[in-house]
Amino acid sequence: MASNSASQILAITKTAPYSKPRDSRFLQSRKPYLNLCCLSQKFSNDNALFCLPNSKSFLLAKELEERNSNNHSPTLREICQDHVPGNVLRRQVSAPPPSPSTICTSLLLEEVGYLVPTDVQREALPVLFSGNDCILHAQTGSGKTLTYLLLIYSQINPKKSAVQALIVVPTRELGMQITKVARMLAAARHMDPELEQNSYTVMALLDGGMLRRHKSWFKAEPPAIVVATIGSLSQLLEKQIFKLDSLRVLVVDEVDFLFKSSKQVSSLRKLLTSYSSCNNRQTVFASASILQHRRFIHDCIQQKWTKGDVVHVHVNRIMPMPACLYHRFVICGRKAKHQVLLSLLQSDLPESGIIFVGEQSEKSKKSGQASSTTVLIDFLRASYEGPLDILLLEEDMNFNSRAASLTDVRKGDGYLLVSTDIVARGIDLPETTHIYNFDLPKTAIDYLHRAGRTGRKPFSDERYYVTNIILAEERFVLQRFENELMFHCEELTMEAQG
Ligand SMILES: Nc1ncnc2c1ncn2[C@@H]1O[C@H](COP(=O)(O)OP(=O)(O)OP(=O)(O)O)[C@@H](O)[C@H]1O
Repeated sequence: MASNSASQILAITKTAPYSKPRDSRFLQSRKPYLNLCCLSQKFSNDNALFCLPNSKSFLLAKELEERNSNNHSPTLREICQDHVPGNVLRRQVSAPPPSPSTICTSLLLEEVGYLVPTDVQREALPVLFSGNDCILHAQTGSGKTLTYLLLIYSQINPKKSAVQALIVVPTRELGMQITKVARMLAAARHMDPELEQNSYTVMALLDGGMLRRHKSWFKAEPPAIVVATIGSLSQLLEKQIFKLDSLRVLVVDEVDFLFKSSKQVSSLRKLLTSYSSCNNRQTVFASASILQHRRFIHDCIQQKWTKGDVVHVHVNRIMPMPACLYHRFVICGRKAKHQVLLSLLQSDLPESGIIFVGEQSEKSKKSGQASSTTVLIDFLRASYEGPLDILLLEEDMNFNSRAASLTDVRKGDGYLLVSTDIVARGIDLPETTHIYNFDLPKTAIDYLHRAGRTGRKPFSDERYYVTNIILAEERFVLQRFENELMFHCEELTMEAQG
């Protein structure tokens, strides 16, 4: 045990391996430690006791000590618990002190290894905790999910049996991922015996799910948090299976994508204005790409999607893509593309990679042609001799096969995922070291989101690679993306380019 009387930091170590965030079962098994953390919190907010799983806790405690003594920027927990020196914003609006649930959640974050806030968390959390609506506009992989989930856990009342927070997402895959993180955070209630008696349930109301089962769930005990795709959500709202009267927080993730989608935009507008009112809720819009954001903010206020004092938190405004990404391109003939990809895989030796392929046109589908993804998968299965699993994920697969692919990807053995843009938005696979654009994306924004599937370890100083395999006549398209997104793409020359 190590202690330091000045900063009042204690570390108790255990031999169990330290790791990244885990699921709620792991956290439940760590309940005694979490309770202890909570107890220390109850005795005094200034004296924190950290019970961490192994010798890394000494390092963590040491880092905290140094932060305390050197007046470093605040930790994530300090921001959540309003221990930030000079946090003028919150004092100005005299927001209520942090709830027990916020305290537990922030302790849990530290317990699972989230110590330092990312830029967007440092900038946005005080704004959100002070009650403002917010547009979270920050690079891919910058930690926007945790930012809005922390707001949600600070706002919901576990004693209330009603839907209090709603997160709208564009795809089932992203919804499942966010549900998992939300459920992980819900485990924080085990840190406070009072909270523990009341559950924070998180429902995934996603396309391809069993709506009948969801209906019974709503009737029996409405969940506190719902993560939903707009199609399934609208069906249940129209049938009045549940209402949004008690909604405290509404989050629309990948907001620009949803507003751009002709299928989803009218339901989204209805949700923002007819099914709930911006005056009764806190509204958060998140994305790494909000084109014409001034216009968007104007619309938000004008259309009453948000309150008039909505805050635009825009992080890294002059650099839309993470600096850790290294962009390259190879020019080759159409027929040589497969072979070039294979050579790249052999020379790059990615730990894990995603290969983006364009979607098959309706015309090509009707004429019975095999899709580019199928042709590429068959080629890789026949010729790739490396250690990575070759997996496929595309819209045309059924929901079960899509889920199975993502489960396999997350097993952690290393993967080469061949996919269309379905995984380009929001999907968090931090092990991905390489992105290959086998086909160029249609727009610069699509490029930004595809590229952003790598470089997703906020404090890592590793380099990640985005490689474009292009035809000579596509060079000007890539150049346009470079100008628009302000990045430089280096040419790779290879043998066998055909
Ligand atoms: N404070 C933190 N410390 C360490 N890791 C963090 C922190 N906050 C978030 N992360 C991790 O960073 C990764 C990216 O976070 P997240 O998925 O929220 O990114 P995002 O901003 O939503 O990206 P996108 O725009 O692509 O959806 C996740 O693996 C998450 O666990």
